[in-house]
Amino acid sequence: MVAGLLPVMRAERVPLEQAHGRVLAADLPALVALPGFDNSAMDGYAARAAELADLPARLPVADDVPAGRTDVRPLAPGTVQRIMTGAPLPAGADVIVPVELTDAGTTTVEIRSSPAVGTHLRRAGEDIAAGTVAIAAGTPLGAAQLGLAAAVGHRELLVARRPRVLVLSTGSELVEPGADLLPGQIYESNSALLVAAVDDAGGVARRLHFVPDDVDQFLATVRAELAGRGDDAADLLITSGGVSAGAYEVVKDAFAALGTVEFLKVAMQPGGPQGAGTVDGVPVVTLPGNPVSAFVSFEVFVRPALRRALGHAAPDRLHAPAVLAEPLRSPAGRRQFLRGRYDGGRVSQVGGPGSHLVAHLARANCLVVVPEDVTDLPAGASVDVVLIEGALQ
Ligand SMILES: Nc1nc2c(c(=O)[nH]1)N[C@H]1C(S)=C(S)[C@@H](COP(=O)(O)OP(=O)(O)OC[C@H]3O[C@@H](n4cnc5c(N)ncnc54)[C@H](O)[C@@H]3O)O[C@H]1N2
Ligand code: MOO
Repeated sequence: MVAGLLPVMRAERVPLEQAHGRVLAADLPALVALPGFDNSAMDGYAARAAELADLPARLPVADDVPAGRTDVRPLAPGTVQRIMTGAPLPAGADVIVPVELTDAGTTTVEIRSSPAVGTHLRRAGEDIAAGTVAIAAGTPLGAAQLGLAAAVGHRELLVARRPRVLVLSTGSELVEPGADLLPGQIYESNSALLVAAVDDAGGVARRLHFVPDDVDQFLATVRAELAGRGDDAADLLITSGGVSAGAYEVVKDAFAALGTVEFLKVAMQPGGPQGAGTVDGVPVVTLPGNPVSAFVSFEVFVRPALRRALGHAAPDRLHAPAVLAEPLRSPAGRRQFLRGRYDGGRVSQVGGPGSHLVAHLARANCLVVVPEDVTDLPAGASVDVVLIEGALQ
């Protein structure tokens, strides 16, 4: 339901230094081969291996080749050239003798031992050939990918535009963190959680000032924000709270009346009560208010949708089989996403199933998935865990 709400984002060109964390929108060709030319992997002497059969040998040093030299001369028979790591290999040389195996001479050099022919040479194109695809469309751009993009000659990259997401929390009990609390009030935390989760998924979030449980005020706030603002228009609205069965379910009451948002109960825990649809043509997802429910619902429904919209080659989180460190129980009929800590193939549950346990959530690095029909698992049982650490997974 949520997956189909968002269209694929259009592409935009950004400078390399702004591309970190973005998703590549088109295959990126290598403008040059890597390495671009045969070069030395060591500081030492470029030589002809056949001339080093009898060692030690003393040979004239015909030239000095630092990295960056552009006029390297062929290696004259009976000579060596002093050469630095990354410097172009003189034509005719077929081995690099590391300086440690010599007396480091600069006019003549004594070579005491030599590696086999072909050693310490880096061959043109052995990493990637010019004209081939260096990075495939749909790849998230991390440190290694940005390094490669620069290495093959790109200053700018075509990336998917980041989906713009509005985040709106509802609830009359909510107070801005840092302010004083009256009895019965709590600090508003879902918008901080969801803004970061959107950012992590590759979107860009704007937090709207949260609103009390008043249907008219809520609708007015939402409609004013969603009213078309050209390039600034939202691609998605995420609300939290006000969707269950209580007497003051502001989100449900306001949106159900529009007829364009569907509310339902999903057979999962946390994250049972959900809603999705459009409001004034803008995709909307209404997450439950319990912080862990909001987090898990985002993980299960919104994150994959955002990443699909970004053209991500792998929209889903990495998951792995894990051995349960302790037994666990789970209610029948609902898929459980328990919080866990995964390491080295084993997983321990962190806290209980309660969807208010945000401190426990913050110590978890995975969600332990317990299928609908499983109610008891002994220690040592194998479970599937979804790894929730790492923005670029
Ligand atoms: N009679 C029923 N009651 C409830 C049901 C049900 O099916 N029948 N479902 C429960 C489940 S499951 C969930 S999840 C919650 C979802 O409720 P809402 O989406 O309506 O959320 P609220 O009632 O507004 O809040 C729930 C809980 O979370 C706290 N909260 C809400 N927003 C925030 C925020 N921005 N920052 C921090 N904490 C927040 C709120 O204070 C409540 O404690 O309903 C169950 N009830
Ligand atoms: O389904 Mo609710 O989301 O557990 O607490």
